[in-house]
Amino acid sequence: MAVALLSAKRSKDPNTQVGACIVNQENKIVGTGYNRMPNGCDGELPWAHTGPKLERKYIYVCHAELNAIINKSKADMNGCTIYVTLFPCNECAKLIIQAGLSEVVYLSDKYHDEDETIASRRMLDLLTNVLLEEWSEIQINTPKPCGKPSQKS
Ligand SMILES: O=c1ccn([C@H]2C[C@H](O)[C@@H](COP(=O)(O)O)O2)c(=O)[nH]1
Ligand SMILES: [Zn+2]
Repeated sequence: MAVALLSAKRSKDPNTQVGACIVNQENKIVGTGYNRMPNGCDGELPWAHTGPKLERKYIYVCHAELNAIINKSKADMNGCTIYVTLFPCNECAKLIIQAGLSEVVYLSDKYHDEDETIASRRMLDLLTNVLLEEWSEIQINTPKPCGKPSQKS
């Protein structure tokens, strides 16, 4: 998830930066992505989230999950886990399912009650072969203290 958060920092979306990181069963990174405009279109398309439909980002932006899946170095995604900083929308859920990913770990669920999220959850919940989990800080391995034991005076 730390790598997904780092990827999100590259996003130029002024409102919501999303990062995704796909790892294989050995926890090796096989793809990363963040929400960005399509290749070659950067700087030419709007990032606004309000206003007329054609002047809003939504119909242009490539989602973090799409980019992570497209950027992948591995042909077969079966058994892989995607770490994503925002709960995947319905379109990303479809991509995740069709790509054969086995686990989705998400951080923010800020659009929990939006139709896109409800539809996404509905699809992901139907599948017993795709595990959906909320990220928990407990999953981070806290380093063991090292150095000399403190001396009592
Ligand atoms: O599954 C998802 C859902 C959304 N995104 C991206 C698309 C947009 O750039 C932002 C959302 O913008 P808001 O201003 O918060 O509506 O998140 C994504 O990458 N993956
Ligand atoms: Zn999406």
